[in-house]
Amino acid sequence: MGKDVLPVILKNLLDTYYPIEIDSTRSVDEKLPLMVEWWTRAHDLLVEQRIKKDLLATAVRESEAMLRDGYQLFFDHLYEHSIPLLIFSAGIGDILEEVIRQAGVFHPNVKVFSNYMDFDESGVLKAFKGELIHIYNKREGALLNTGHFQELRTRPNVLLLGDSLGDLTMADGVQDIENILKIGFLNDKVEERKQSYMDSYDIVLLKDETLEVSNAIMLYLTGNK
Ligand SMILES: Nc1ccn([C@@H]2O[C@H](COP(=O)(O)O)[C@@H](O)[C@H]2O)c(=O)n1
Repeated sequence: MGKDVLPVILKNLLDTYYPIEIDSTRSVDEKLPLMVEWWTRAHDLLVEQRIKKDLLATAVRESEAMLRDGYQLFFDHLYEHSIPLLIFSAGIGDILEEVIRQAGVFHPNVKVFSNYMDFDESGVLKAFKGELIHIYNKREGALLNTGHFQELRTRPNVLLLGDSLGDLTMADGVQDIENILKIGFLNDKVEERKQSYMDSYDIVLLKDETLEVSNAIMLYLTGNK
């Protein structure tokens, strides 16, 4: 397969499975195997392509991947206040880390839980490490990684930002939570899904691609109104 074909096939997979992901008429049980199928097919394709580790930085630089508007204040402020920032992504950790690094905000307080690529000794992708993380098993991922949550034992207050209903359990690995404020970003099929988001999140932002509201809350909570 030529390298130009890969983005086309990945886009086809997105066009096939994303409508299923956001289909509110289907149950999680119905969607789950299809989501696993999507992730598995995409990961297998990337492995087949023998992706080279040293090309990732250039690929990210030349891509349109970006963090939400307002990311600089969000990341910098949390770092300056020594507040841990845990990111659970069902995407690819190596890519996400590179995006954050190139944006200049991969501070030491940032920890990413995601699907990580496994490269052979010559730097060619041979597999993905560990258990697959998809949108419906972030809770399991969080609970398996409770070791990483130890430093959070003295931090009973959590601000959770998510864009799917599967994101609601991301903080389940944090012990002794006293307060949790859940902010949900809803961008697609808004009318259909609004009620379920409003039932589950404390604040629901409709078609808001920015961190403006989250930043305002963060500044308020840290006494920097
Ligand atoms: N092969 C895949 C699998 C999933 N996606 C999309 O990524 C989203 C998960 O990312 P988070 O950082 O929000 O966990 C998921 O909702 C899928 O839409 C993809 O693009 N390709």
